Amino acid sequence: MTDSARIVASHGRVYIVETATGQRLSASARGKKSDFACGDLVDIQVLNGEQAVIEKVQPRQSLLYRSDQWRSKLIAANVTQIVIVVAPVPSYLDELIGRTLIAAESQDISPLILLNKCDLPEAAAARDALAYYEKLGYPLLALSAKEDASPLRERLQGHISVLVGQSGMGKSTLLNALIPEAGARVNDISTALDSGKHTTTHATLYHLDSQSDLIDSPGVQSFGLAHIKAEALPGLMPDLSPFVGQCRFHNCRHRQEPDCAMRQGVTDGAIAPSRLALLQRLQDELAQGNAW
Ligand SMILES: Nc1nc2c(ncn2[C@@H]2O[C@H](COP(=O)(O)OP(=O)(O)OP(=O)(O)O)[C@@H](O)[C@H]2O)c(=O)[nH]1
Ligand SMILES: [Zn+2]
Repeated sequence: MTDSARIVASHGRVYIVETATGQRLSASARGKKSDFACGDLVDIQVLNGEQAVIEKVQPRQSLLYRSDQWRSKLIAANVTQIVIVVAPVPSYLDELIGRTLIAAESQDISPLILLNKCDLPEAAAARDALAYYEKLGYPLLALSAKEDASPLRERLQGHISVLVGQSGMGKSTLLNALIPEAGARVNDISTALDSGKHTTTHATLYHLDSQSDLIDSPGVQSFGLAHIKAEALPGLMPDLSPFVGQCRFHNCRHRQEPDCAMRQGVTDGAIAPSRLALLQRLQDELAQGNAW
């Protein structure tokens, strides 16, 4: 008999699935296929009280993965919100925000920029720097995970969210504040699946309530952009998109070409120079086939 279940943890080729009744089973894919992600809805065949086989994945609302020149690795499926965690100290990479926002736009996922560590005096300058994104229409939430993470809890309501951020921004602190048992549960799953083997990167889905889930995937800093066509990039950047089609040459690369509307936009102050530079870097990376 085939059942429907959600993947709530992925650990290399082994998964934990949760059925509609809340039963958790360890599951692996039939054959060599293993391109499933945490958050995926899958058809399973239950083998016994502990094990199942994943037959196939159900259509996805969104898919996030890490990619490099050689391969891509699925991270989270059906996510509806990406929370980009940044902090004033250690300083965050603006590049990661830009890339993650494009990945979010390309999958129709709502981004939320979260400025953590607002108890620190350096937060004011970070807040000012992030105002550029707010002007573009991206929501910004400033808080201190150490003092009170509840403003984030409200923003997660009704979503399947994933936390993204560089090391040191406070993702673990946030996760522990939102889901006190998170640390313990991750260890349970790791122990069950690893049985002493070297721990691989895994993603885990936590239920916040019946409508809200949070996926934690340690080590994820940004998501793959290799699936995006270079020509589509400006349309995924709200500050650049109004200038699409305005350059003299329809195939303008916005470098040395005369009458380039994007470069004019930078001169006029409508586009931050760093944003046009990001577009150009991504164009080059995609042309060479090595986008992150
Ligand atoms: N002042 C201040 N420090 C914080 C806050 N949130 C986290 N920190 C500190 O920042 C450091 C990094 O926090 P973590 O939660 O470990 O960060 P992380 O993003 O999970 O980093 P990795 O574990 O390396 O992936 C720790 O020393 C935390 O105590 C905050 O709101 N205010
Ligand atoms: Zn141009």
